[in-house]
Amino acid sequence: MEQTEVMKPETLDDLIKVLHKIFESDNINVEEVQNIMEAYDSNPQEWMKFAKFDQFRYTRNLVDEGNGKFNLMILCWGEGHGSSIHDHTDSHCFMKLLQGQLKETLFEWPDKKTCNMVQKSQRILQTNQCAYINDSFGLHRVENASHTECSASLHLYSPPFKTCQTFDQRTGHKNTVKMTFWSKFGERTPFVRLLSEIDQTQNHRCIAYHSHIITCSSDCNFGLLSVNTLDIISNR
Ligand SMILES: N[C@@H](CS(=O)O)C(=O)O
Ligand SMILES: [Fe+2]
Repeated sequence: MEQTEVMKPETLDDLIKVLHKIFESDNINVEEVQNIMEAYDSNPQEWMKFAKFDQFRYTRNLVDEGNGKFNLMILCWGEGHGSSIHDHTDSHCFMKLLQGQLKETLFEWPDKKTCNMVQKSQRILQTNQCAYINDSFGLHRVENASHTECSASLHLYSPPFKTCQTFDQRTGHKNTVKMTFWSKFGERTPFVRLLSEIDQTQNHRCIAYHSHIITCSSDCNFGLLSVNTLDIISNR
């Protein structure tokens, strides 16, 4: 496949420009995108304005909408924060570490007969490394295992998606969850927007969604919870 000349993006803006160029084409060379993202040397001064942390959960902060071809976002992981096991809705998913480390655990898609989720592999991603996953690789869970350091990662999803499936590690039970942004272009997403995104068609006790895919307690089959009490609305 034809490859745009691999050059080192000197800044985050540079990286975004190169990504726009690459994604003009409908044929994406995964290795090329991974190499370009890895070549950018993370400079916190360039991405700090997007990195908004929450005390309790990881946050998703939109950086660029990639002309509709991709979504680029910075995920901020406080100490011990993690996602629940999830898929990527048939999209490409690139994940570059901007700061700290993240543990990625890969799982097989659950078998209809077996209940528990089968773990395939586990690795620690280091600063500046860029991982890639799509649904053909399986499912994953990402965690900042550190008790003292926070982490930040730059994620590119193409095509962009707004929902995904989460899986209960013990039962393999899945839920479709809506994913939202904690901030967009450096501005905290207003709460009214979150409310407008509530999917009331689903018969869930937890009908309001937030910007997280988080680990739920074993008896929770909602796939998603938020610590912001305004976000959790009971329909009982
Ligand atoms: N795919 C997850 C982050 S991660 O755990 O890979 C998300 O977009 O929220
Ligand atoms: Fe993911």
